[in-house]
Amino acid sequence: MAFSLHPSLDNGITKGSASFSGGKLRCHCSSSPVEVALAGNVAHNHACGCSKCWKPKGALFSIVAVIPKDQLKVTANESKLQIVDKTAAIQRYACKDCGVHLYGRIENEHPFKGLDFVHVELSSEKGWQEPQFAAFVSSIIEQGFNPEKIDEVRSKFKSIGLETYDSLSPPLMDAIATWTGKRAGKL
Ligand SMILES: N[C@@H](CCC(=O)N[C@@H](CS)C(=O)NCC(=O)O)C(=O)O
Ligand SMILES: [Zn+2]
Ligand SMILES: [Zn+2]
Repeated sequence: MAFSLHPSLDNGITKGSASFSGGKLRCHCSSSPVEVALAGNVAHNHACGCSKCWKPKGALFSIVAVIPKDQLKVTANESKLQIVDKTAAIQRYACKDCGVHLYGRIENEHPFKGLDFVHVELSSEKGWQEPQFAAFVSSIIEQGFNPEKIDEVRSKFKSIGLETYDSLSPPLMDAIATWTGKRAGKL
């Protein structure tokens, strides 16, 4: 394979543990890393091909999951965090020294408000929920991936057991649409 989806996908997926109860995320700085403690396992873990989610060097996809914001606490070197794009729905907090995103938080009215977005590869603990699907696959083309090779990317995901979508998965899109329909008084 001439491309890397992501180091935690390229050689197949390792299943998480139902009894796993959380752990610490650390940025890539060798000294004074930013540390974030998660008091539980994550949910809706998935690959995201969009241009905004943090990806490790050389990877086409981000691996990103959610956790209730009251289960997330910055435990060291918080002063190194800065918001990547204050205008985005998800305020992504990145380490200003190594560029790694430690968490993303939604402050405006939004169906996923109250959930923080995190990358469990930043943890050395084992047992985090494994990726469930691939989202925003076509978005990698916008970032320079050859559109003629996108079927190879979709096939690779299929071969490791993940469905591919160009937005989020149908259950998550339905949840967003339900929220939007209720807010508009249509439901
Ligand atoms: N094609 C766009 C898609 C961006 C996008 O919509 N990302 C999704 C998945 S993370 C999202 O919910 N973004 C909200 C945000 O970034 O605040 C890109 O690659 O930049
Ligand atoms: Zn750092
Ligand atoms: Zn994304």
